[in-house]
Amino acid sequence: MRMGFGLTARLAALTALLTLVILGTIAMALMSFAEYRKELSELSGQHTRALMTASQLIQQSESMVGSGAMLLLADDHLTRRQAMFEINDRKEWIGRLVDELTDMRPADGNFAEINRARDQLVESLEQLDGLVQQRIDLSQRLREAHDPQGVDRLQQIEAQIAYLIRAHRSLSQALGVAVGYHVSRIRTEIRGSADSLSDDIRHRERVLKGFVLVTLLVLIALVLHINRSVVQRIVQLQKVISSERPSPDDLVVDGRDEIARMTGSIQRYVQRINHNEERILAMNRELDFLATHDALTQLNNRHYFERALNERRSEMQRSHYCAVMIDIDRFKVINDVHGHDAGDRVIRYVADCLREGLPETALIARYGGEEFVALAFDMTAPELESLLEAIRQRLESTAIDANGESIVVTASFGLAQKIPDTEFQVCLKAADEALYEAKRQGRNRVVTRRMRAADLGESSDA
Ligand SMILES: Nc1nc2c(ncn2[C@@H]2O[C@H](COP(=O)(O)OP(=O)(O)OP(=O)(O)O)[C@@H](O)[C@H]2O)c(=O)[nH]1
Repeated sequence: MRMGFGLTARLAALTALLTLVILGTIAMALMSFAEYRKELSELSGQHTRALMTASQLIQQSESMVGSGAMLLLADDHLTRRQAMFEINDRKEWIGRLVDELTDMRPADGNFAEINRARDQLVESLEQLDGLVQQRIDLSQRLREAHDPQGVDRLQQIEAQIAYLIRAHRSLSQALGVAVGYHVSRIRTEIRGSADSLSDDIRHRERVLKGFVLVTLLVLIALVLHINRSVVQRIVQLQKVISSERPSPDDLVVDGRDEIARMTGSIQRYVQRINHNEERILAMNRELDFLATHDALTQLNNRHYFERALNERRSEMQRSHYCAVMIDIDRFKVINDVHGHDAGDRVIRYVADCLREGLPETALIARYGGEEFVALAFDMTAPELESLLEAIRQRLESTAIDANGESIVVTASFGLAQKIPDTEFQVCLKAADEALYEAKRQGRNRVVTRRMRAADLGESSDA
């Protein structure tokens, strides 16, 4: 059984569901884009900034090493002080950059190592500065006066400088390693973020595909539902109502939706139309009967009789039949003596006798007031004559009851057999002439007019 609520409501619900799924898909896609944008900006912002700061840190530590070399090579105090100035400047820069990195990456608690390595390096450079200072002064003195002890001292200083340079190199390396460690951590984090972003994109991709699949399924369900609950039922309805005579039973009212209600209305409408059509057909039959039959006797009337013969004119020309004209004798007297109603009763009785006495295939009609005509097919005149004689005898021997009065009537019969290849009017005219002859001979008799083709147009009595 179909759902209780209407077709419009069902279609609206399915459309709303479809719209929700589509909107959900779009919303999810937009949310995903927003999240990816955020994550990308984090990647390109925070991590990139950290990476740049770390790169600057590397540059500063390398510059500090360079300034250390400048200090080592200094041969006057001005160059030495410049080198030391730069070293201190780098020291401050490194401190500032480490602070920035600490702010950016509070989770990384290892920046103290860089500062420690920097401080140790600066300390060793300050020691180097002291030795370089001594070397400049001693070299100055030795250039001015020969001093063998001074030469020894200079060699000792050079040896200490060489020692400090080795220590300085390992401290520089330690600083580089400490900075490099953070750089590689930042890179690892960037790669990790990119990987998780990629995983997330893949996951969202799967979810979006799922949404698209659900949308497609809902769409297919919607199309199938419309096809089943609307299109097929309308096509079925159209088939039934376009048939020649639709039957209300062929209109299936299934469910309670709009189409079912429409089908119910059409069903009732078809019932009314069929009922009216039946009434019209019955009325037509009645009208047709009234137009072709005599109301008093229920026999065919003259109009129908003549039309039927004219319509079958060529067929009549080929077929064999006899015509008979019948007239009630002295009917006027019956009317005058017994009244018009009694006359009607007599006419009906004579009609019944003719209907019962002539073959079923005979075409009988009331031709005038008290006059009848009949065509009997495939019969010879003698065969029909004996039937007519029986009818005549029945009439004269039977009293008709009319309003308590008994009436005995007789009738005259004029019979003629059709001459081959002649029109029916010829035969009817001959029968009429035979009737006239029967009346003339004294009534209550059957007179047969025998004719040959050669006698056409002339009368010859039996
Ligand atoms: N009761 C009744 N009388 C009719 C009807 N149609 C015609 N008549 C009467 O039938 C009578 C026919 O009379 P006539 O034509 O003079 O012939 P008849 O009296 O039968 O005399 P014959 O034919 O010479 O024997 C008339 O008085 C008509 O009024 C009818 O439907 N009912």
